[in-house]
Amino acid sequence: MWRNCVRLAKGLGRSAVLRPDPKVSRCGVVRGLSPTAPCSPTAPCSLLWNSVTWLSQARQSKDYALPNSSWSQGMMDLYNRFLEMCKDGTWKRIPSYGNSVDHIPESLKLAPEKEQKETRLFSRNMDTEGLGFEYAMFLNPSEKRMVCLFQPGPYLEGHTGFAHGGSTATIIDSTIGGCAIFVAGRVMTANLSINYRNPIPLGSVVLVDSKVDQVEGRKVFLSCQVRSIDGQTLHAEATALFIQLNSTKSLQQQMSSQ
Ligand SMILES: CCCCCCCC(=O)SCCNC(=O)CCNC(=O)[C@H](O)C(C)(C)COP(=O)(O)OP(=O)(O)OC[C@H]1O[C@@H](n2cnc3c(N)ncnc32)[C@H](O)[C@@H]1OP(=O)(O)O
Repeated sequence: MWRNCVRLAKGLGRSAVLRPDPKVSRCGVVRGLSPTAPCSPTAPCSLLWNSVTWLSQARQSKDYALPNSSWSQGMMDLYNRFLEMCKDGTWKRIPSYGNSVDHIPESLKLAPEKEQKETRLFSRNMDTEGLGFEYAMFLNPSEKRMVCLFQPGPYLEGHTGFAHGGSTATIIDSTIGGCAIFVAGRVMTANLSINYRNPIPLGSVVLVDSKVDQVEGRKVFLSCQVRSIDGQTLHAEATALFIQLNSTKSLQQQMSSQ
């Protein structure tokens, strides 16, 4: 599995260096796709997500996981490679909103959440693009795998020039969490164990690659690696346990019943 991940990262890295996609403008718009195409940047893979009523309210909100001018060429190239892989349905682009409540389907919301408007998702709490967490996630449902393209900005500094370990933990937790939500619906992190192997330079792009290893009742066990986009540098590896909060249908079940 991890060999495949590395191969993917290496392949993507090679492409990022050697083959900028001529169909893609600097702002990330893939030319030649109609607005209704399943993976256009304005509505990437949204057909599937909309069809399960997931994010029904969130569709009104700004999607932070779309390209912006702060994204480096490496980030853009990687993003576009994943968009390409969305075309046959293998991968799904995951939208990202400023409020965690927007990520919860209406049917799963608790009463207080319906009124909660003033909070901000920790990883989306900066209004200026490029300063903090720049990231976009893609889900591979059949592999129960979520990847996140992450470009840490200058306000995430820990040691000079490098991302703070807490920011790395945040992006791992969010990526792994998204993967756990896919298989188990509403979950919370019960345990997250991270080995930091190599510091992540600010402004670089890394691939956070997570997968579900096992589900035992309400317990979802996952693992994750954070690598440079050429796959050569292992920045961090993690394992996690998420606990399902209720018995509502998982997103996976909702998708398969469509
Ligand atoms: C869209 C944005 C996504 C972003 C994702 C971000 C995710 C987060 O940051 S979540 C925030 C951080 N997490 C928290 O604050 C959680 C705090 N903890 C809790 O609320 C609870 O302990 C909770 C919900 C995890 C589990 O409580 P509860 O539902 O009562 O389960 P509980 O009965 O204690 O345990 C269930 C099983 O899990 C096991 N378990 C629970 N916690 C742990 C743990 N830390 N380690 C190992 N096993 C555990 C129990 O032993 C039990 O096992 P078994 O069934 O075999 O006896």
